[in-house]
Amino acid sequence: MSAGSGQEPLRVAVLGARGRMGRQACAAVDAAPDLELVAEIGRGDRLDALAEAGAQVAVDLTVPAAVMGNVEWCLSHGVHVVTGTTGWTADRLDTVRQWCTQAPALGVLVAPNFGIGAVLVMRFAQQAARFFESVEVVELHHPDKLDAPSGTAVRTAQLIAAARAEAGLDPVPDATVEALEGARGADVDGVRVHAVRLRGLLAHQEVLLGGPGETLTLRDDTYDRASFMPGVLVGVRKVADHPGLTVGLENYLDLDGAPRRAGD
Ligand SMILES: NC(=O)c1ccc[n+]([C@@H]2O[C@H](COP(=O)([O-])OP(=O)(O)OC[C@H]3O[C@@H](n4cnc5c(N)ncnc54)[C@H](O)[C@@H]3O)[C@@H](O)[C@H]2O)c1
Ligand SMILES: O=C(O)C1=N[C@H](C(=O)O)CCC1
Repeated sequence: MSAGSGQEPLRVAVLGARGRMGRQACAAVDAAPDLELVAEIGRGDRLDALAEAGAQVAVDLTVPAAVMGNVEWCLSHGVHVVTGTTGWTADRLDTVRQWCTQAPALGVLVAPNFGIGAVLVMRFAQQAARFFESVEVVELHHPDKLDAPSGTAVRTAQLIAAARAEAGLDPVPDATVEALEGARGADVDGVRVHAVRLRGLLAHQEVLLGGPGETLTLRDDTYDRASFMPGVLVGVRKVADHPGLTVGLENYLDLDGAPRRAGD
């Protein structure tokens, strides 16, 4: 199959191919004329199948317990990685950075969220953070989600905390003494993060900012995993142009570029 520009299609494997995200990612890659889906790897399948199929990029949508092993395998077999799997800590990211030094031509994209709405909420929260004394993050997800807080919420809180620190803000005021442990949520770099799990939801997030006499609420709602697929494809197409570890899809996007119509 040709990419339409005379180039060979990029050969893509999906890890976690039978999961909720993986199934949609396989369909999205399969439907893209410039990409070729060469391997669909599920739990228990041999990763060697990926090399045998000549995959150039692996999309990992598995589980926190599997993602590190998959990234290490890909980097040691010459395969770029795009992953939306959660469970990232500073230590895990440092380990991947270290592996990347052994494979300097390869790129790894860790994308806490592939949805443009969520990426923009993170950006807007970063921009707003220095103007408000108080801030909290509430994430709301389907109850089959394995982890809490969500990777997106952790990243959002970290970005807010960094923006507050850069602006020299005091800690978020909070005189509360918890009567029940957990009532005030988790503390991510000084920002409270609350996780709701509710049947009927898919993936949602609110950033609540408050100052004297006013609040600002930033909210993103994902109703269908289709919303993640354009971001997955951006990652797949651009990862080879970004050697080393990149955290956040925003680094592959021109969020500050000239206005364009949606879909252009
Ligand atoms: N970044 C984003 O935009 C985004 C969006 C949705 C979900 N996620 C994250 O992506 C991950 C997957 O989400 P999901 O809802 O599809 O979960 P899921 O449980 O439906 O799918 C995970 C799949 O991975 C498989 N798996 C486990 N270990 C494996 C291994 N070693 N090799 C290959 N496959 C393996 C499981 O059998 C399962 O089929 C989660 O961490 C989730 O939080 C990220
Ligand atoms: O459904 C999930 O699981 C999601 N996980 C990501 C996260 O933890 O931030 C992105 C949203 C959906």
